[in-house]
Amino acid sequence: MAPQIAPTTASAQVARTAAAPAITPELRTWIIQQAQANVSAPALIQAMTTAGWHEEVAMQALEETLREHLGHMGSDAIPATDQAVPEPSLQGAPSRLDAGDRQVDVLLSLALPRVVVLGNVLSPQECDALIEAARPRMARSLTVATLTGGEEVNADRTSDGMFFQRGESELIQRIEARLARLANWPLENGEGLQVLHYAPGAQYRPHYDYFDPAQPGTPRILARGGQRVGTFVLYLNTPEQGGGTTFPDVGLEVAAQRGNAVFFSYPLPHPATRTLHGGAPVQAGEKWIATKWLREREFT
Ligand SMILES: O=C(O)CCC(=O)C(=O)O
Ligand SMILES: [Fe+2]
Repeated sequence: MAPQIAPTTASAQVARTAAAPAITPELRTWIIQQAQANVSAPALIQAMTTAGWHEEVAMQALEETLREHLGHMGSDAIPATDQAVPEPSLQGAPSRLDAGDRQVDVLLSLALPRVVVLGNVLSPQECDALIEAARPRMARSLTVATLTGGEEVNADRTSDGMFFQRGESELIQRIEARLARLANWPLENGEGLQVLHYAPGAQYRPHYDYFDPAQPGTPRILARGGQRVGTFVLYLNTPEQGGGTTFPDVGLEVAAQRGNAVFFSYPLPHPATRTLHGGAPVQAGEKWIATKWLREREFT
């Protein structure tokens, strides 16, 4: 695939793989043609990387070009909105964000993967109240089975968990409103808050939160609000040792500190987003988190 962007000379190849290659008019034209022929975003990125483009450059080119030219076509991969992904308001590098009923601290911001670490998202009382509301409803964690679209027990995820219904209590409503405001993303696009508990030794092996487009069960999952495009992991306690959230592609580990949260987003369901992440094994103590996944559209 991608003969239109094949290098014509050795120096063209070198230029393309240099640190900051430009997106050429030829590449833009080719992307538009392929998208009009209904080639999927992951297949396009695959074709571009095969032709010698860096994955992240390919993803950026795809996003920019499609957002400019195809917004009106309602592509599955690129939401037809001004704002393709949830994103905190970090213009001007503020040290704090207004979350409506609370001022939240900005602790770290990374471009690729898009990761923002926030402090003081929840009060200690809110953390405890979430744990106590979840405790009687905990069961071994399921993950979405992309083969069938149902749910399954997953050996990679040795935690216990439960889901709150969206808006099911005043506490849940308050937290959901805060997260929606922090991410600038409609509250209705959020899945119900999930609470997970890890005992000593438990972990969640590295994974992506988006649904694999190649799996047969994925269309059924996407019918309820499209792809996942962002995640908040809220830390409800501080494990004594271990239990951070890791991003192995970039060697980042976010420490689990009560009341803090890590936010990350992924405009495409593709590894080029570098959003591979996991819950590191808890080495001492236990770990409680709440996860909020954000969909492209209203989650029903
Ligand atoms: O336990 C963590 O830190 C990560 C949890 C996670 O990846 C998830 O809930 O999807
Ligand atoms: Fe995850």
